[in-house]
Amino acid sequence: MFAPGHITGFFAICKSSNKLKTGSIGAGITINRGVNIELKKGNGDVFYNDKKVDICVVKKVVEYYKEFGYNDDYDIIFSSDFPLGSGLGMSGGCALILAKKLNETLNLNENYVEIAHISEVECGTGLGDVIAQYTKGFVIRKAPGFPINVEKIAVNDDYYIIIEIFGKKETKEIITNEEWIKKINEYGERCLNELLKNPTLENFVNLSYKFAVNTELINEKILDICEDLKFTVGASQSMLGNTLFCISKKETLDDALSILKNPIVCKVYY
Ligand SMILES: Nc1ncnc2c1ncn2[C@@H]1O[C@H](COP(=O)(O)OP(=O)(O)O)[C@@H](O)[C@H]1O
Ligand SMILES: CC(C)(COP(=O)(O)O)[C@@H](O)C(=O)O
Repeated sequence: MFAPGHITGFFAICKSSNKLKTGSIGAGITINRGVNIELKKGNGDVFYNDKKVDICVVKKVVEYYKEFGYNDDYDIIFSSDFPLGSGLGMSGGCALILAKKLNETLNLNENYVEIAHISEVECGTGLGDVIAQYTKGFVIRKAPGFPINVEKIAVNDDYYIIIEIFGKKETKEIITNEEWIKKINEYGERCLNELLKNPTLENFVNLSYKFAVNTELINEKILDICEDLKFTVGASQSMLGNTLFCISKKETLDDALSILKNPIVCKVYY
């Protein structure tokens, strides 16, 4: 079972006393690399790329399924193309496929998307990834949480999404900090209104770049490389990580790859 990575280009944070209505508005793209899951009879240990880990959302999802009779008698094994904390939605992806896998394994029909979303919100590790990863594609989130209110924008298959990860960033530190929330919400709402007027990948990546610069979330190294990649459709920083993403057509792909040291080439995942 697979969950795609999710690149958030820009977002705004929407808090509610109802966790189902807490989330984010904004826009992002899911990609054809992400995270897979396997369950093996065991004692509830969690592994991510062969390392034993402690992931808040995984613990939360397990807690919810224990209420439905799960005995925590499986080891949970994730294998991913991306490290945790790189702003590519791996916490949300782990939550989504674990909840779905437990539904399947325990022959349950629980609303696994809601359970995964609430788990992310409770952990402070995500707000809109789960909904975007469930929807798939180029996804504009027009309202936070549930009921799901998104626009899924059709794009042709000519685009490549190039990723380079420069380090980690703890999502929780940003989305629980009032100063960051103020800047994120001011620019995130503006970008969403602009994208809805012209919902194209070109406009998306350029608005994402403006968001990253205006919120001061972008790091200097990624800023410099974005300038060097101006000959492509565009480049920006994936939120919330220290990860560059570039959207390129085939004719500029080789030149873009020559600028990057450890590029990961992806396609939009539907
Ligand atoms: N080695 C690790 N590196 C980064 N996060 C880790 C690691 N091990 C466990 N975690 C947990 O994984 C989650 C990462 O969430 P987040 O920062 O949103 O990542 P992502 O951007 O990949 O969704 C956090 O709960 C963090 O505590
Ligand atoms: C941007 C973020 C709040 C976090 O994304 P990540 O760092 O990938 O967990 C995401 O959940 C969103 O609402 O768009």
